[in-house]
Amino acid sequence: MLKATHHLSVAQSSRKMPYTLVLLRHGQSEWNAKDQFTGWVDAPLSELGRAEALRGGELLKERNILPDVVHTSVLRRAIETANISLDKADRNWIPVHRSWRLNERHYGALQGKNKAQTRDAYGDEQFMLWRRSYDTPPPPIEVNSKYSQDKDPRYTVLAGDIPRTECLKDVVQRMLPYFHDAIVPDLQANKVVLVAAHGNSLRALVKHLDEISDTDIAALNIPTGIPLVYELDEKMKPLKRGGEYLDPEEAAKSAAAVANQGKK
Ligand SMILES: O=C(O)[C@@H](CO)OP(=O)(O)O
Repeated sequence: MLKATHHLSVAQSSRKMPYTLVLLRHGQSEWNAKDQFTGWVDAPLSELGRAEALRGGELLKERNILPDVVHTSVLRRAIETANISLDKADRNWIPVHRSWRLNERHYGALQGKNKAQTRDAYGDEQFMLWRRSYDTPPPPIEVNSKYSQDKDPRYTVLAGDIPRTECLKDVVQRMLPYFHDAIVPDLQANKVVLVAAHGNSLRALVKHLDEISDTDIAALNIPTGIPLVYELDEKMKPLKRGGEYLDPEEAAKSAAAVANQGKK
């Protein structure tokens, strides 16, 4: 009898719609605070970043949007953000999956460089091309550079095939298989899914969900630490284009600040 009831509830729940996907960019990192290109460098959260992550968790709790499973990159700023937010929302016990495919865009030879200085040295046009164009990657990082991840054990799964630079198009290509293979099955199982990741890996995901053109995606910036909630239909299409930020005013301010990085 118990078993039958269980089966019924699973069958019913598998038809539940819409699916809930929560995107959370990590809080401010120490390198964001210093206006440095970060990419795959493992910068920790700043004090402000930890406070943003806490607020993110509070917003989830206030709105009763409680993740059943979390997917993060393998970078500590996303991991810490997920831990802090989920702890605040009393969901620190949920299953966790991590993948390099959710990592920030690899910033090539720009990793470690100051954004304002780079803009001064190369001019506004080149700076924005590297930062926001869809298919122009920055110059590649040198092997064994101080800011490369060649010896980092978390990338042994890549068997030496670590990116040396990436444009947003590259991020879309390496992130989407993870979305389809790991995230979509969780959504289809009616789990509220939290993805804790990065400015550019989340831009790649939002581009896919909202079907934003290669040109228009340049103007989209993701704020730090504010949950962005998408309700998705059975084809994984958003019911509302752009989803919903749980603190829209703060999200607009913070996204504008991201857009202006590198300007004095
Ligand atoms: O430095 C980076 O890795 C990213 C995110 O912080 O920067 P940008 O917003 O300039 O792409």
